Amino acid sequence: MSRLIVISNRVPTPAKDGGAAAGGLAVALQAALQARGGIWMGWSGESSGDREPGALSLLQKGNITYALTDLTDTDVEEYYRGFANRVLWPICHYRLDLAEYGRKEMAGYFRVNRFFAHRLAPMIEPDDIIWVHDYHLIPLAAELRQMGLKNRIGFFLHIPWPPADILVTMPVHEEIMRGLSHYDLVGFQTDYDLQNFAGYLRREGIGDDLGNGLFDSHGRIFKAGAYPIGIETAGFADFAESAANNVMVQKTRRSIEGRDMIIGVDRLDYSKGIIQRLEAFERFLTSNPAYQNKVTYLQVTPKSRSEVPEYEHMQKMVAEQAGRVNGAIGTVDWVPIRYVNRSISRNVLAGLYRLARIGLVTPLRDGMNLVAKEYVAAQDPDRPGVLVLSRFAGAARELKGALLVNPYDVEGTANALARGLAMSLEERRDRWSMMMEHLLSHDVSLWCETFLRDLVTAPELGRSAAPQAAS
Ligand SMILES: O=P(O)(O)OC[C@H]1O[C@H](O[C@H]2O[C@H](CO)[C@@H](O)[C@H](O)[C@H]2O)[C@H](O)[C@@H](O)[C@@H]1O
Ligand SMILES: O=c1ccn([C@@H]2O[C@H](COP(=O)(O)OP(=O)(O)O)[C@@H](O)[C@H]2O)c(=O)[nH]1
Repeated sequence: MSRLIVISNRVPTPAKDGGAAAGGLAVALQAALQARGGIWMGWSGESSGDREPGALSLLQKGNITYALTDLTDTDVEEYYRGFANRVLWPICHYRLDLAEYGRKEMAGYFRVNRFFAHRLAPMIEPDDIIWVHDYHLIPLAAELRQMGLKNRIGFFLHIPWPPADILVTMPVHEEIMRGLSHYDLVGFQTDYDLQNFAGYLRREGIGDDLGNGLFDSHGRIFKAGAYPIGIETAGFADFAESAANNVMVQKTRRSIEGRDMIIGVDRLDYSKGIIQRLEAFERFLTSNPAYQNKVTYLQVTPKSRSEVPEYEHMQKMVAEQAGRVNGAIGTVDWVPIRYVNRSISRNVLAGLYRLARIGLVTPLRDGMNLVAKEYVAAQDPDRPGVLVLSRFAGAARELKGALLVNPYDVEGTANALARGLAMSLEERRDRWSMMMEHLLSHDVSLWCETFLRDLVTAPELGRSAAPQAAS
């Protein structure tokens, strides 16, 4: 079997994120790497200041070599904070208003991708299978091809892909699309993302849809498809069952004093719709006063990308909003919103999901949203809670048993909360069983195997007969 080479911006090394703390994606990719042997390469998360980064730091664990590189301050600023998180992230989340275009950042993004390619290429053997992850690294395959690599290279995008009208507002949209055509397989989270991708090729007249997922663009034939990422469903369900006995979870249970708990868990990110969600919760309480002092809403929100101005701003807005609602509606013996602005271990999180009567997941736009899937997997089959889910999360394409909401419609979300809390046990069980069955049969291992199978067995890919587009 060929070796597998995984490249992603962040690398969950066993030293940092091992054991129970590791998320499903890390576990699945580590299992795939372990089975084939291989390398997981990416950024160390560290800066080398203004000096060129030293040699790759290598860590061997069983069959897997973790290869990490530092980046210079300028690289981190331009590639990660600048282009990846202030251009691609907002554009892919339909936020034209937040995109900040700067030539320096765009150049930095392509430069760091070239740098990654130069560090990776010497480690690659001719029959290695290469799997690149996420928006930070779109141009990587083009750089590797430039260096003569002919390996199968796949790309999976964890975030949404926007419609052509949005994408073309990005000055380097053509370069980005050309970058994608250098892969052999391009994977998206949902069929909608795939449609947007195909729509752009059609609209801009730079590619042909050959059918069966094959596309001919920029002189290359490649495959594109929807590969919705899953979680480790069975493992997470077991984990949640035992986590119910965790001391922190028990303490939380006692502290809510028999009230129903609603839970929201999101990185502090404008795409997650936290402000609108807090408004919806407030509207729910004011429209349904009988629920006042009867529910507690726990919002767990670890800080994220704090050096990016839009995120720093969010931090202030969410804290103010939670404080305002608590001040307006809370009483001396009841705080409606518990706002935790730091990360919680997966162990405690699993128990809290199980404790919560409602999982409130209302991003304005999200690639998948694993929290939605984890909430479902964590439920007690006898007394499952209700998932209230944004129709704009990738997970909404699969979790048909959820109460789907439009997060921009504050009143609609408030009504869904009321409906969820009043829902009969029978309906809760029916909805939950439908979702759990799906999650069990579409877990992260299947996602990983399916993507790799398609990457390895895709029909004749590579250079097409069509003339090469000018670059
Ligand atoms: O690395 P950071 O800048 O600190 O950000 C954390 C991760 O955020 C994004 O997650 C996405 O991937 C999830 C798994 O497929 C998906 O469920 C979610 O909807 C996405 O937002 C980002 O894609 C990762 O690269 C970041 O590491
Ligand atoms: O305090 C926290 C908050 C979140 N998570 C995990 O972070 C992931 C978030 O993934 P999701 O797809 O929902 O959103 P992303 O942050 O990747 O955009 C999930 O696995 C959560 O269990 C965690 O371990 N601790």
